[in-house]
Amino acid sequence: MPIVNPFPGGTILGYPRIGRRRELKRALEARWAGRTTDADLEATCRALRLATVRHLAGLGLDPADGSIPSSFSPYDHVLDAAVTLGVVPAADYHVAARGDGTRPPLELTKWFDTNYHYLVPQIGPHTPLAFADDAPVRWFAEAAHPDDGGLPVVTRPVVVGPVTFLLLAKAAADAPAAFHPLDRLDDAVAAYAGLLAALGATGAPWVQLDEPALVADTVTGHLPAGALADAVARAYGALTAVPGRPAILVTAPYGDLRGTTGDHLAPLAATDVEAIALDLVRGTAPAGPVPGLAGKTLVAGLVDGHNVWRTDLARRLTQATALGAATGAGAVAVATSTSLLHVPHDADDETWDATHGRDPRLRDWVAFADQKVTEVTTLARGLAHGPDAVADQVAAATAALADRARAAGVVVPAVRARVAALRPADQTRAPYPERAAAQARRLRLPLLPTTTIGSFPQTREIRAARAAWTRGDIDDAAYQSAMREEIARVVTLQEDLGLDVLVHGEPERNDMVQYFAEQLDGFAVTAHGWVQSYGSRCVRPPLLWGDVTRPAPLTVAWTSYAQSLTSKPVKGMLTGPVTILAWSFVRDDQPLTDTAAQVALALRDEVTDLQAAGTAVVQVDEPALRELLPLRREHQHAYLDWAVRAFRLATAGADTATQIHTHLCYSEFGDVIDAIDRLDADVTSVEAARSRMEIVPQLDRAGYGRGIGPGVYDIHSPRVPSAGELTELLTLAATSIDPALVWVNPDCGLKTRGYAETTQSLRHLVAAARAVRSTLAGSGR
Ligand SMILES: Nc1nc2c(c(=O)[nH]1)N[C@@H](CNc1ccc(C(=O)N[C@@H](CCC(=O)N[C@@H](CCC(=O)N[C@@H](CCC(=O)O)C(=O)O)C(=O)O)C(=O)O)cc1)CN2
Ligand code: MET
Ligand SMILES: [Zn+2]
Repeated sequence: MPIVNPFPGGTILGYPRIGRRRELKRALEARWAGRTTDADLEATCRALRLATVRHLAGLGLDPADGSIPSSFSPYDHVLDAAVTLGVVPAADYHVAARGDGTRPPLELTKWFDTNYHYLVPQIGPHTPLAFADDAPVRWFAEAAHPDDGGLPVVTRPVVVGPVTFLLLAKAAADAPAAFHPLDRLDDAVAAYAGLLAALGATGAPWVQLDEPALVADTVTGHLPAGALADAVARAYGALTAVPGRPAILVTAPYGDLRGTTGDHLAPLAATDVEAIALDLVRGTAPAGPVPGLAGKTLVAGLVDGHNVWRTDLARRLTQATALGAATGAGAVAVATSTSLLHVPHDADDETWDATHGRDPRLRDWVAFADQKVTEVTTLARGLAHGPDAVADQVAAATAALADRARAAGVVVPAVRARVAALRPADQTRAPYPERAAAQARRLRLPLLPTTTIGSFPQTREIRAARAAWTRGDIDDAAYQSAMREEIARVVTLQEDLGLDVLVHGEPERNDMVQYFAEQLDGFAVTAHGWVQSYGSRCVRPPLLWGDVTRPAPLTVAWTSYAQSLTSKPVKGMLTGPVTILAWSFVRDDQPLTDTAAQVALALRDEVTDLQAAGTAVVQVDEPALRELLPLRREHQHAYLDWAVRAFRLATAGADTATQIHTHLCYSEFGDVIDAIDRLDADVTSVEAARSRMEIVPQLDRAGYGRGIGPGVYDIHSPRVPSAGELTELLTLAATSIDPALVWVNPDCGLKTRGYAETTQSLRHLVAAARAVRSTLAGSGR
């Protein structure tokens, strides 16, 4: 029963919020620093919201029918939902995000398999849960009835859906063990019902409820069979019954609603929601008619919201045209697969020229957020009026893709040959006991050796020097000497503090991935391609477009310089292959495992060069190991296999007496414990302070018998931990496993911290290590 397509001009699931020039970052940081008021911050946010929806209208999305999402957030959209639902009082918004003197911030964790981080709401049996704040209603009204004389825009408010909200929340600390936030579904649904009624009363024709949890076994895997389908049926059964509500679009970005652990499309399609958005980039369309879809609009996520490569319009138009008949959907609308939150604003913000590390050919191969909106409107026109209506645009996309496929650098035969010649021995080091003995003889470290994760505070002076160098205001020599001075300062500080394994502090790195991408062939970097990582923090993910080679050593000069200043060992510091892939926009024309092997080989050469220069300890960071874990269980094994292989390829060139460290953070390690073991690193540092060393016995049970550095304090907050508290945590670690395996370090790098708190915290860390050492010595261990 065909119905009318509600979004005939196409739609997108969300748009970047940080601002084209990071206006939101600057406004937030100015507010936190006390330089501005709440009213100033709100004025910037409001201006950003209006400018964004009007900009989207300018790009061709319909300003009158709810095609333009209202997807703004001042800090995080999960926190926003928590405020809307009364879980966090509106007045505590910034405390929940950042903490204050007494209250810690909410926990920050990965949003599905992306480099975006959300704040984790805590919900117990008695946590307030009722419609409490009408920001989505106000934002709708402000755009629909602007008081500035500008273009009115009828937006589609976007809110995290009830099932996903509760599944992402964690049980409050004082909740009974059997409690799960999903137990509060009825209360949550009542709160959403209040929101929907208010939106309807303000005239919103549509609301978008995001339910990515429905594609992720990593989030739902613990639920009993049928629980999720039941939750979907209850939630959307109740919400569709709200009188006067807007039409409901439920989205399921980042993957497939159907997997071996269950079909979550069927229960959703059985409800009376008006539209369902499927991610047809990561997931696939149902091959046959889906009961219930006949009266609904299938919002087809055909344009990749999570990567930057130009869409194959010919292929996607053919697919769009066939979707209605194939799935039995009542109407088909064209959309992005996910929010555009994960991609930069506009490819035209960049100058594409080789001297800036941006091969001009790339401009035609990519689509950033604004280009993606145009791809959506083009496909929508083609779907409505036939391929002839968009023949020129389709032909241009096809030509660009063909150009990309045959361009020099995309396939480099020598790289292919090196990967093809790899043998299992290339991933294998000497047995651990042999390595441990050789390293102990070489390094002569005390029991419970102290170290840091690599970066020291990135001060304003460091950033300013780099900005000046990038602008050409200072020359290479001046920049180098500024960084060397910084390294010397950091080495002296660490010697004064009495740390055992030193680092150079990473001042020369703008970012732990971008820095490497700037030096490797096969990558391009951007100057303005900022993407929000969390709150006000942004990254510029590099574009990994071609076969990867290392034209020259990457880090050896800095590490050697630091080592020349001290007799203590200085740890070389590299970013691992999986993390380089996870935090880049990776070519989509070959399997990730092949790309990972190329990056791994470039790093392998760096490890052996560091070693040849006398470096005795090399850390290869893999903080994103857990991030790339596929959301569906059936794909996880294959991923972990190639991820482990890539890490081992990168590190197995190290001699027996060279100590390989790795570092993991932002992780729920449970799912990857076995893979951590298979990395075969000599020492692994992990985030552990917030979970009170939970990981230590977990690793022990898994039979992990190598060095382990459970982070003893959380670096995400400026709070200085006391020596007593660190002693207690360290004692916990050193008594639950063999103390000979335990290292002492913070949770993660210190680059976002200031020097005052860093120095004090590290002083306490060294004191704690010394205290526990002498206790252990006294007890004869
Ligand atoms: N890629 C990546 N993903 C990650 C992490 C990470 O380190 N890297 N860590 C985890 C948490 N995520 C994080 C993401 C970003 C930052 C962060 O600190 N970002 C910085 C930007 C870092 C950077 O690229 N710095 C550049 C550019 C800095 C800059 O903004 N410069 C000014 C000019 C500065 C001046 O004149 O003083 C400008 O361009 O306007 C540099 O140092 O060169 C920020 O938002 O402020 C921290 C953690 C997980 N994901
Ligand atoms: C996000 S993991 C960070 C590891 C890096 N070596 C640092 O210390 O900053
Ligand atoms: Zn880390």
